[in-house]
Amino acid sequence: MSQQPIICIALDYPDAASAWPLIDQLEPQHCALKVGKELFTSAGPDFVRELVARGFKVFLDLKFHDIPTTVHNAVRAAAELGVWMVNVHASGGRRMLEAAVAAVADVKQRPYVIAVTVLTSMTAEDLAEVGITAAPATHVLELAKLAQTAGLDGVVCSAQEAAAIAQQCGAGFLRVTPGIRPAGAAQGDQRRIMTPPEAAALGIEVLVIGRPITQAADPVAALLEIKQSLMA
Ligand SMILES: O=C(O)c1cc(=O)[nH]c(=O)n1[C@@H]1O[C@H](COP(=O)(O)O)[C@@H](O)[C@H]1O
Repeated sequence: MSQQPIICIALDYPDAASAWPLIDQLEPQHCALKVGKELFTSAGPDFVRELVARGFKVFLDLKFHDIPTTVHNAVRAAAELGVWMVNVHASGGRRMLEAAVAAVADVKQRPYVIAVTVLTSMTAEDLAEVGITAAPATHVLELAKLAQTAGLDGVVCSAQEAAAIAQQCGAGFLRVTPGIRPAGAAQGDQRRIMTPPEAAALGIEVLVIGRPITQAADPVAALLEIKQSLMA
């Protein structure tokens, strides 16, 4: 991974037709693309294959969370699309995580398999309501440790936990951080957020950014402005 973080644009569009106008203006060397539940459900695997064929690094964000066998087979199907990265929920537990890793062991182009820790939309109060009384940062570290010892390549976390994860898990364990908001951008449903320059200063490997780019009047200009802010 490079010094500058990879910007991964979250293509949270309702369908392929809505996503292509932006994709057609992007170059694979400038950003990665994330296909999540909404777009995958409407556009399907052929859309993902097309992005891969065009040379884009594709993060297939379907956040699998199920029994180990089901997750194993789903991760395998994702890997066969040629994607760069897939994710599962760390809270699915060790056996599920190990099954996810085993699924890509003999795949020709092995994708990174990463685990979602605590969603960036969640606060301490949200966690308490689902029975987790630890602070988000503490729980993120517990789940990162579980993911690392189960053999995963990294975690999805908020940038606020990135430094502690590097300290605990060491260099080489990927930190993929959504909840990135340029100064002044609408927070929306995100709660644990950070600006792009602050996140880059922490050496985070991948910044996932959706609405601040996709809902801008000029998405490409918004992407360039964010990239520019990382150079300063
Ligand atoms: O796994 C993810 O990508 C993810 C994990 C998480 O904790 N928080 C989170 O926001 N995401 C995804 O990252 C993207 C963030 O988009 P914006 O909030 O529009 O920048 C969305 O597509 C989310 O589904």
